[in-house]
Amino acid sequence: MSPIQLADISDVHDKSFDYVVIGAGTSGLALATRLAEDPAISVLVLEAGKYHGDEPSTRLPAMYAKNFDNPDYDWAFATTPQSHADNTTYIWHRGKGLGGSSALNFYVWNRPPAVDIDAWEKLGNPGWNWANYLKYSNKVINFIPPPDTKVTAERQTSDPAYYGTSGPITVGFPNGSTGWDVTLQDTLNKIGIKTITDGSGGQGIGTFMVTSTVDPRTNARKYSVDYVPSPQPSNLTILSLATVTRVLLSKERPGSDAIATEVEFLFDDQKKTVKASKEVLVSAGAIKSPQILELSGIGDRDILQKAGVESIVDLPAVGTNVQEHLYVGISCELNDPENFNTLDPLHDPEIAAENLQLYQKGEGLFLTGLLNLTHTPLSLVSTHADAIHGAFTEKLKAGKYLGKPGITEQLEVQLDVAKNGAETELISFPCFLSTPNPPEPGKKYISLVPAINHPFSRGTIHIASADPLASPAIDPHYLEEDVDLQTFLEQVKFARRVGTLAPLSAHVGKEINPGPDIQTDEQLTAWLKKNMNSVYHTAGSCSMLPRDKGGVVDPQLKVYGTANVRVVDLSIVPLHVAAHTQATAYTIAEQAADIIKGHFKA
Ligand SMILES: Cc1cc2nc3c(=O)[nH]c(=O)nc-3n(C[C@H](O)[C@H](O)[C@H](O)COP(=O)(O)OP(=O)(O)OC[C@H]3O[C@@H](n4cnc5c(N)ncnc54)[C@H](O)[C@@H]3O)c2cc1C
Repeated sequence: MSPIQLADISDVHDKSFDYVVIGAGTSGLALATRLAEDPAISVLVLEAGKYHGDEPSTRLPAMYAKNFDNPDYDWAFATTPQSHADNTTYIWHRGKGLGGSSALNFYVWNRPPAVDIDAWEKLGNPGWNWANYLKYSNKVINFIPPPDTKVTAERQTSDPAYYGTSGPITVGFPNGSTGWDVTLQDTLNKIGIKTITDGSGGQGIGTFMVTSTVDPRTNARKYSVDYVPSPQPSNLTILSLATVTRVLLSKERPGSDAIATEVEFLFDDQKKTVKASKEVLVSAGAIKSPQILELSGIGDRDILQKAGVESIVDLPAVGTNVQEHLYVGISCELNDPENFNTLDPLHDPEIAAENLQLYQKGEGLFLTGLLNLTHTPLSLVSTHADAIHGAFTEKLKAGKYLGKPGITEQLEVQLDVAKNGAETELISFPCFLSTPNPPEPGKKYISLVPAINHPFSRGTIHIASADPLASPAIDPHYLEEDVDLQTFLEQVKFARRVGTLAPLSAHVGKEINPGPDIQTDEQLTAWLKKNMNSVYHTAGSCSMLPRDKGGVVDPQLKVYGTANVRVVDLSIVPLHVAAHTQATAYTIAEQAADIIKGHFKA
């Protein structure tokens, strides 16, 4: 892949482009590239971070968390102290630089169940359904099927109907695996959880081997920079190190839609501007997109006033309806480490150096990937599912949510999706992934990681000041709804139980986290609150919903009250999905590109 040609500030400042895209992340670069396929239009992308190209820390597989907290790669946001989780503050890692979070993520590529996407349409968004999702997500990918030996021995099965083969993002199964995933599936089969051929075909319930965005031919990560063709089209201009501060809006008369005319950004600490002759497309991710809208005067008037920002479009839903997946790691020593490949030995610099040599030959531990996911309704993992859902249903019926526009309807749809769909996830992680007790050097671990897919709590992300360089206040309201805590607890108990069941149990040794001392619900709850974390899948902060039901954007992704501002990234997801989210971020960009080009029919 030849490198992206970055623009010079003199190519951008005071110039005019048809479309100005804010953020060169997962959705942003995909969107910009598709728009620039029409040579008659000019597209500019402004990105706050750098271009990391083919740097090993970005391209290599098994680089989980390698660039965390490095400000060149990671925004490393912090939440506000969470009042329902012992006032714990959680760090939300997010990719910074060309590629955004697609350059920092954990490579998993999977689609949500069809019902999760069809729920978006049900909530008032014509055209946002499974059929279109499948069509557009197939445009994203180039699937490389595994060799037959891997299909039979490692159950790397897939249904070709669900895989595009000409998109820019190569998807395939990892070449290296731990060796326990088939045994894990056998264990789950024994307790009624079926192995399914393909976890990305919309069916979604069962245990399955999952693909990733590591190209199995080169063992290198594919990320959104790979959308940009080579040679780069001359009508696609990309400026890095350009932090957007706001969109400049004007109104022809009071009461008319606001029109975006320019985008203001900081470059080398200097304020610069660029004109947008057609539209401004905000793709800064679910944390920064609502911040940029609010800094531009679009949002809840009271919040803007407190922060010292003039209100231009009173749109109270901006930065609300925030939904985030949560995980917690359970790690155990392996009884027979010699039989398994985990990433733990890579902590030893000598072993890591040896494996880097092996990687150049397409061998070694760096190829070991995350391979197995399990999605189930809560009822498949807990006998308390009916009671847990019943309590929440009563709360809904009691009208607790009356007064919050659209929320009761949304939660009812969600309850249905959760009860019958993939409410729970169990991730089989290829090394130690848990806290607070640390791993021991020289040992190998299995981590079973439960995650909640459909949290009922709703958070907020709002500006706290007019300073564009300050982080917004991120308050996910973790565990505010008791249903989330109860669901999570049941999942943790289930994951611990799986480790004690044959045939997996033969390999699972001492539990390190939460550890044998933590047994009662009270102890587990306390451990959970301190040690759970974000899966970095934030959605909903600029939800696509009818305006009177808490919407920020309409089904064309146009921000209400504006003539030419759209949001195109994961923030538009109105109801969270049971999947890792990069596939969805890319797919939203593909559908948006067709909408903007006028090629889309609902
Ligand atoms: C650590 C981690 C692990 C993950 N693991 C997985 C996984 O294994 N599988 C999976 O499917 N998903 C995973 N995800 C989630 C997935 O990667 C994201 O949901 C998805 O990439 C989000 O895409 P986006 O376009 O909405 O935002 P992003 O890709 O985050 O893009 C936003 C872009 O906007 C830029 N930006 C922000 N503010 C400004 C500004 N003011 N001016 C200019 N530019 C700005 C950012 O720098 C960034 O480049 C993970 C995410 C993280 C962070």
